[in-house]
This record gives sequence, C-alpha cells and structure tokens, in this order.
Amino acid sequence: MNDTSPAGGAAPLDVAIAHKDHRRADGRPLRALEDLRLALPFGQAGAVVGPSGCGKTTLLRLIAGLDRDFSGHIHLPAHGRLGMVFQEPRLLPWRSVADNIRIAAPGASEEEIAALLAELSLAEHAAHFPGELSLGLARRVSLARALAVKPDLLLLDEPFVSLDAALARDLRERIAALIDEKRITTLIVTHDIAEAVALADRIFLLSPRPARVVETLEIETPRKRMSPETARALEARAHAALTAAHR
Ligand SMILES: Nc1ncnc2c1ncn2[C@@H]1O[C@H](COP(=O)(O)OP(=O)(O)OP(=O)(O)O)[C@@H](O)[C@H]1O
Repeated sequence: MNDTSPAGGAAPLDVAIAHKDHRRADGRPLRALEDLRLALPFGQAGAVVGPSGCGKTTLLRLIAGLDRDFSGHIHLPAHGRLGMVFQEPRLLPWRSVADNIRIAAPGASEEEIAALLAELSLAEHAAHFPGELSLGLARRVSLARALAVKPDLLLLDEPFVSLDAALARDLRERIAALIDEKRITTLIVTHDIAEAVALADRIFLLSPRPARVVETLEIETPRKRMSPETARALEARAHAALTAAHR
C-alpha cells in the first residue's frame, strides 16, 4: 500500500517508506529500501548520500512517482509539480535546446525561457541540437528544462557524475546560486560527501542496502556562508557515520 500525494501550501517533503522490493532475475525479492524516513522543509535543499548500490536511485524514482510499487507514504511539497534532472540528460535529439525547454514547459512564456537560458549561460546555444552539446552543457539544458516548469520539488540524480572537476564545480556553483535565489525545495542524490556539504541545508546519510537514513546532518550556515573548517568537519562527520553504517 502506498500514498504519493502533494501536501499543499508550504508543506515539507515528507517520506516514510516502510519497504520497497525489486524483483531479482530469478523472481526472488530484493529489498532496496526499509524503514526509510526523511523530511525536508519547504524551500530547503537536501542531499541524499549513500554507498554505491544502496538504493538512492530507487528512492528518487519513488519520490518522482516513476515507480509506485512500495509500501509507505510520500508527501510532496505544495502542488507536487516536479522538475527532474536525470544522470543522462534525456533531451530530444531532433529538437533545439530552446524547443526542448518549450516542449517540457508549455506554460512558460518566451521571456521566461529566454531568462532561464541567460541565467544558465545557454543563450548562445538556444538553436543548437543536443548532439552538438558537451555533457556539461547538456546537463545545464536539462536543469533549465526542469526549472522551466516552475517545480515545487526539484530532483537531481548525481548531477556532477562524469563531469571533469572544473565543470562539476561550475555546475555546483550555479545550482547553489539557484537554490539560494529561487528557494525551490530541492533533493540531490549523490555519492559525493563534499558535493552534499557544498549544496545542502540537510544531508541524509544512507546505510548500505536495504537503505534507511542512519543520520541527518542539519547545516546551519549552508553553501557560500560556510567556512572551509566547518565544511571539513561536516565531511569528516558524514564519513564517520557512513563508515559506521557499513559495519
Ligand atoms: N528495476 C530493478 N530490478 C531489480 N533490481 C533493481 C532494479 N533497480 C535497482 N535494483 C537493485 O536495487 C539496488 C539499489 O539500486 P539503486 O540503483 O537504487 O542504487 P544506487 O544507490 O542508486 O546505486 P548507484 O550509487 O550505483 O547509482 C541494487 O542492488 C540494484 O541492483
């Protein structure tokens, strides 16, 4: 039994999954998530961090409503409108950058689309086709497309994976600025503790599979306001909690 519904108003993202099973090739169940609870206040950024294969993508797919076969409940912020950035940008290859955004967000005006393209330094690529873009640019287009729907919840699945260090940093700074400016409730899935510390107001540390939240770190001075010492201390604490959960 499950319940995935928008909660309305300035409601938090509220997730309580009793269990989620996949099916193995031989038909036996594979428990991916068990007693996983997390709450993210409206307008905040949360990062879900956990070891490889623990169930992070499974969790994101449940929250996105792409998989409804689970036991528990998921209450989405406000009207439950979602913007999602997948690991693979999934742009329509035969449509321009601007058209990819128009198609995903038919309610967005041309001015709004132009503003988003400018905000993500994509204006000069508006007429390009996805095949002409580097992975870093394609991720930015995918982010613009997700923002164009004016989401109540923005979901980012490993947004920095396969980017080189400079591009990852550029994208991380852009996402941090967007979080601060737009105050969109945002959930980022990552296996990288430093990224989580650089972006989030709350970090949810997951156990190995079946995943549950072993610790939630609340960050008092998130993003640019955080000192390097605080960042290092938080990273060390997160490492320790993840290592302890492995035993
Ligand atoms: N559709 C599926 N059918 C069967 N098993 C699945 C399915 N999707 C995921 N799994 C299994 O569930 C477990 C969790 O997978 P998931 O992709 O959610 O983990 P993850 O934390 O996102 O991994 P990674 O960090 O490697 O991306 C893994 O053991 C995976 O093999």
